[in-house]
Amino acid sequence: MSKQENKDKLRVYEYAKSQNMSSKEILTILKRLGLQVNNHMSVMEDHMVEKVEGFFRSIKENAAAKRAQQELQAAQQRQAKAQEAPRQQGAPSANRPATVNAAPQTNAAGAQRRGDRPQSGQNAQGGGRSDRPQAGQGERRGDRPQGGRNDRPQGGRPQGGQGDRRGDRPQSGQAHGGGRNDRPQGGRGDRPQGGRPQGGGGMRGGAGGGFRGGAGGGFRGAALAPAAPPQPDRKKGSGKDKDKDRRNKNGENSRKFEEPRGGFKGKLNAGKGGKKGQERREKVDNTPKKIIVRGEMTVGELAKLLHKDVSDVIKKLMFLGVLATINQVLDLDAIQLVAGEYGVEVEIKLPVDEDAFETIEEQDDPADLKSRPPVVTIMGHVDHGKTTLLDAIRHTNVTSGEAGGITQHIGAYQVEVNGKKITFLDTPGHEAFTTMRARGAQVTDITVLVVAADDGVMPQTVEAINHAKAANVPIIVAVNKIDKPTANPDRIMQELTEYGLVPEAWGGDTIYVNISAKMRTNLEELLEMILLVAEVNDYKANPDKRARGTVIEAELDKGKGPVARVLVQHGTLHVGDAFVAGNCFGRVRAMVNDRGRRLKEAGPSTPVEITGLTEVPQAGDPFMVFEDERKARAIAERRAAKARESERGANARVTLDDLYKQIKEGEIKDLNVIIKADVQGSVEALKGSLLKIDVEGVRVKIIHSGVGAITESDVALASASNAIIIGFNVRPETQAKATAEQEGVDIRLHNIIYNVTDEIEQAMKGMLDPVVREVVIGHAEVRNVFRVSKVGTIAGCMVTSGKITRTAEARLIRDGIVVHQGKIGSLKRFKDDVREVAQGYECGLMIDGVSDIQEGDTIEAYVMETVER
Ligand SMILES: Nc1nc2c(ncn2[C@@H]2O[C@H](COP(=O)(O)OP(=O)(O)OP(=O)(O)O)[C@@H](O)[C@H]2O)c(=O)[nH]1
Repeated sequence: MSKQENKDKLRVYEYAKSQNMSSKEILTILKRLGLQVNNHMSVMEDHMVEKVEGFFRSIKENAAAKRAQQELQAAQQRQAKAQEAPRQQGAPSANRPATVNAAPQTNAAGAQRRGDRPQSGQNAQGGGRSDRPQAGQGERRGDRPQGGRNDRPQGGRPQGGQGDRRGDRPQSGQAHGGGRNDRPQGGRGDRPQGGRPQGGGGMRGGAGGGFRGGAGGGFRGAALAPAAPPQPDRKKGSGKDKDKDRRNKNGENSRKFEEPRGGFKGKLNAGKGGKKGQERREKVDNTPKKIIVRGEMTVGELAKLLHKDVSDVIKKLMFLGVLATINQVLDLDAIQLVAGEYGVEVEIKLPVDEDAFETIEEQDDPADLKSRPPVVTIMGHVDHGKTTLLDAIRHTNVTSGEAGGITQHIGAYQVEVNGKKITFLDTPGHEAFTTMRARGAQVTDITVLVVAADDGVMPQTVEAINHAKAANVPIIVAVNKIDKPTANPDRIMQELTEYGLVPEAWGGDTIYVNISAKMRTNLEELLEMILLVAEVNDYKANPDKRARGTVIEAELDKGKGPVARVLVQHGTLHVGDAFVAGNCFGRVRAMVNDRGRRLKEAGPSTPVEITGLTEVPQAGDPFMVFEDERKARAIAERRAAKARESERGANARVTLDDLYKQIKEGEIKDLNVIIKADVQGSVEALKGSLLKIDVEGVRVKIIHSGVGAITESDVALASASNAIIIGFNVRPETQAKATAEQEGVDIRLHNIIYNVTDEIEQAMKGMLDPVVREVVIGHAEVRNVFRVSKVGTIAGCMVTSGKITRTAEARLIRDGIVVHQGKIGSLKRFKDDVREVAQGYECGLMIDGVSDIQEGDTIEAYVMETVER
């Protein structure tokens, strides 16, 4: 791979930068376009760029088309308005304005009349509500159907009702007859009133004319029509005195009556004003230049933020192919797209969950980023010379100023070549690398794959390649031991070509360096190649912020207490900084580098050993500095509690037992598998049969395969890649088994190929037999031991956690080691047999077949449970 070629490759982050966008945005778009890439470092092939640009183009075209359409619509509307305006001006009284103006007048007239005459007041009273609109509308109704809406209730009902009521009362003796007569008439008269203007007139006619007796009813009808001369009726009214009494009431009522009228008017005006305001708003473009988004929001909320009508936003969404309602929640992508349509910039400020600080993505201003040394891991097969190479590099390239310092093992070290630093993680092997990746920490920038020229590609070589590929880390091949007469570097190249590591000389892009770690041959060249890859990838970090990094190693030192070796990845770490490392916290008391020199501060890519922790964190734990120790403590405590909880909870790793559930829930599309078998033939046969399994919705993906026992490294890879391990005629190494249990990695051991494929297929279809799993229910501490002849050994215990039940199985643990196992034979409290004893209570128990019980032993009770799928 030449420098030029490397430079020619366009990475996602570079492309994002060129588009003034974030890598995340480009990754999202790529995903949408069905172009799967791993991360911001992935190479963007030409076709990808084309597709993304096509996407941008189509959005822009869409937007332009929409804008054009909207402009056209707006122009048409303006034209229509302009044409309508003179027409409206020409006939205002006939239309709306007349209505609005007439209302108060008529009402006033009505009120006055009511003031004059009780009946009308009564009517007003009864129909206060109705009067309001009724007022001018009596006439207007004739003009516009709109009036009818207001009139309808008031017109007929109160009137008729009053007629009746009045008829019942002495006051309306004359109304009595009229009441009866009125009713139908009023009803008849009123109702049409609603629809027709003449209704009011008809009423009036009714009142003033044929239905004198129905004065009340008729009068009310008159009240609706100010022009009606109601005097004759009034004079006639027999309940005049009572009417007088009512006058006061009417006075009050009329006031009451007027209020709503005013309110109504006010509302009308407000409506008018509102409309005017709207028109004004349309003219003034108050679209914000930029909005701050703190997460998903509804269409309504977004419209408000953008100062746009909801309908407008919905329209935009429709153009973008999203059918949304006002309450629909929009994700960040959709928000950005809509805002983009309005030319509004979006700043996303997601609320930060400081507890999960490793997930915080800090966006640095490109101007603040400075080059940092690359972090290199050396991997390769056993005895191919990793340690020798690490030592050779370390000793030949001691940073000048630090020469003579006592080298310290701090999990990593730095060397300086041509004035540039390189950081090496000095834990050879794959564990460090993959363990960290399994814990979500990506610390390595470059992998140096050591292959002994006299040995060739071996299982761990392949494993290393797979690890590096899975982590998407560039590989430099160091063909070692070329000093040996049997060395055959060309053969190595050839073999590695099969694994996609094609040398530059053969048209590929993998750098090969022939070295001799022992003779220190070509080490400079190797280091220069590392620097070249680093230069091409331009590793950068912002040193001017609080430090973040990863714990490479940690231990409890007898003299210093808990120590952690940390690789600072961002920012600068200072002595005195309060920090959280995994679920532990502390304050940097002292800091030393790999040369044993005390440091006051450490910038990006610097490995340091720190003291000042309260507990020992784990390798791969994330590390971050916080404002003060109190905050660091609180965060560490919450993280520890959460970790305990999730440990208790379901295991997130894929297992065949819950595979079907995970497939159904859409969590899994690929079943990652690692195959280990006794001979290469079996590996190939298994691969072939597994890849043939055809179950809808899920594929088998073999991420690694090899010959030999299942190693810790296999488990680490499985854990990092959420894979299951299939062992064919092989067994896991002891440590691998333990790690698998701890990490929840599913290992399936078989010796018949058909069984393997059958099991996986069944698991994919959700048809595996129920699984029985052990569940620890409690612990008890042995406080006394009684040996009773013919009965056996009775342990006098205190239940320290959970409970002990009569039917449980028990393990006897001494100094952390299980010494015996058996069913609980008897369980007593005092002299009574009991079914269970809870935490905090004493009990006496026996374990079947176990007599070797000692004070201080722990009894762990467990039951076997069928696991639900
Ligand atoms: N001739 C020769 N021998 C080498 C070279 N590099 C390493 N060796 C020898 O190869 C053997 C293994 O080297 P190590 O560096 O221990 O190999 P490793 O890969 O670290 O091995 P593990 O730590 O066991 O995984 C040692 O005896 C080294 O001296 C080399 O360049 N030339």
